[in-house]
Amino acid sequence: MAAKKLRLGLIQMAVGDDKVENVKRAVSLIKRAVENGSSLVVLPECFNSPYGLKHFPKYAESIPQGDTAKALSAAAKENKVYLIGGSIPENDNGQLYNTCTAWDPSGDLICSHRKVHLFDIDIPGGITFQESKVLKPGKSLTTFNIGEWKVGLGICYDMRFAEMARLYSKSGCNLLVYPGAFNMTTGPLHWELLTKARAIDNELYVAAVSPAQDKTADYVAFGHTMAVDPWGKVVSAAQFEEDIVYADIDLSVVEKMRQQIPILSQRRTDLYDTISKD
Ligand SMILES: O=C(O)CCC(=O)C(=O)O
Repeated sequence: MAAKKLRLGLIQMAVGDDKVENVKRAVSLIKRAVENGSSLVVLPECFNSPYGLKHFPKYAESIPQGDTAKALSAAAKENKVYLIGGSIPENDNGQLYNTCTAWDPSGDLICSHRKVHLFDIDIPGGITFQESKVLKPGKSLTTFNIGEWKVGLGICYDMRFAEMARLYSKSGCNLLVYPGAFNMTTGPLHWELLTKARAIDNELYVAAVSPAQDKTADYVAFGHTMAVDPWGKVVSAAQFEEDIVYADIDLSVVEKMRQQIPILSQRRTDLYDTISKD
């Protein structure tokens, strides 16, 4: 594919209790995504473990020494593909994080992003979740380049924070990727809307990648993996079941929209600004 174009392969994977099986499944789906032409493959949030506080300590691994990271490195290398490894619970000397890794086609780790905004919410009769009981938050924003593409990484709840996405667009990002596992309370209302909002706010592509829905799990992920273009149009999307969403994205769509509706250069920084303290 030309440098201005990428085919995303967004893997809406069915995640179960068996870590080894989860990783094996991820590796075989990565291969399938590449066979179908993907140049950047993305896994969902928490793909080697069920999503839940009680699971994180048990499934956590170190990065890049752990078995899951090694499998991702090998999969990127064997398939010669850029790979965003969704997220896994990371154990760094006893501190746990929710961490996304990015790998290049030689299997080298490009960067890792620790979820910056922990998912602490309380909706009585809906969902209560307190990631901060078990996890520590990351302390930095994370970007990497694929040719002319600059990718900004966030994990799930990070998607709710418009300032973070704005900082990414200010730093030159044209694609934001959020592995995420919204739930059956907030997912139907907010998942698609937030994906579109971040895209339109910043005039870039956004990919949001969920595990498949499993009604028998303690935490039921919403699914609906999708890629949205800078206009807020859904390029392609999944429903609830395991699937791979393919999205052909084109840098000229970003460039053209930014010329036609130049909000990024029309910001009144004399009145307001979004600044990084990274
Ligand atoms: O923001 C939400 O509604 C869901 C967030 C979430 O599930 C997460 O951060 O893992």
